[in-house]
Amino acid sequence: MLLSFENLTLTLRGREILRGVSGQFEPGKVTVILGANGAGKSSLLSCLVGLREPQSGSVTLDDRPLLSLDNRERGRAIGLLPQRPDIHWNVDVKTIVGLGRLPHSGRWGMSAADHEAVVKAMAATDCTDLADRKAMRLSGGEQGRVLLARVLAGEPQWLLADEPLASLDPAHQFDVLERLKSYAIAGNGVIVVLHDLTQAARFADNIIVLKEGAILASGPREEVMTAAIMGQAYGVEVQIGISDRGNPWWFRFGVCDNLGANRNGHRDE
Ligand SMILES: Nc1ncnc2c1ncn2[C@@H]1O[C@H](COP(=O)(O)OP(=O)(O)OP(=O)(O)O)[C@@H](O)[C@H]1O
Repeated sequence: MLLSFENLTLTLRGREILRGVSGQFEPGKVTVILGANGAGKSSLLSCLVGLREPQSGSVTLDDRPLLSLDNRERGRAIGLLPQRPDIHWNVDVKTIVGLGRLPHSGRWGMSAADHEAVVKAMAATDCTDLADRKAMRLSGGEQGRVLLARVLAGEPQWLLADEPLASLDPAHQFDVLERLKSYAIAGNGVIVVLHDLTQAARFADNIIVLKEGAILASGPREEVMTAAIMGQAYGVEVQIGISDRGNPWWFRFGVCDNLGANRNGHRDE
């Protein structure tokens, strides 16, 4: 199943937020969306899940307009982990994760398969021990993991995550990225907004770079993560260290020391 967007234009309060952007995502791959604050990354995700209706253009799933799908069908196709997730409901963690099954469960409530998906999602996100805790009393990072479990429990064909690493400690950041990567390898599509370029370099198959509501670059990670493109995206000089295997492994921003003498550093003007 291909997820495509064609000529999307989104205007909010008279401001053009997305300016006729087009692209396509592949299942089985992780696509990372990069760009400076306000570039339009979350707005693009909102259009991709049908939370915002663009003024022009369309989002299609295998040539079917997304907005023609009913809510349950759309919920099974696409799951979103929103930016800055915050839980205000006074319910326990397993109930919140169970909400991810709503697009699947029948009128008689949750089936054995639904319960199994919830248990699996909680284990995958290290939330099993939190199952009976009140979600609103958890730390920010724990809440982030619970909400990721909720999305995973829905087993969507497309999983979209807006800055899923915010407020996670390094070990849980690693776990979440590994989990999302395995979800893609299992044949699903994964689209993630990240600000951490090192993590993006490790983790992305493809990258889309947004700048001021337009696509500055898109393609395989190694073609897009150049110092020239990253510098244009963020408006500062960028230096990139390349590993012995040829992968970018560190990024420095701003006017830096000349790293030309460093065997692993290069400047891509
Ligand atoms: N409801 C709204 N009304 C007006 N402008 C909005 C609205 N929502 C977002 N914007 C503007 O749209 C632009 C893009 O916002 P968006 O949240 O998509 O950016 P982003 O790339 O996700 O940024 P960040 O990295 O800061 O999360 C910003 O300039 C923002 O102020």
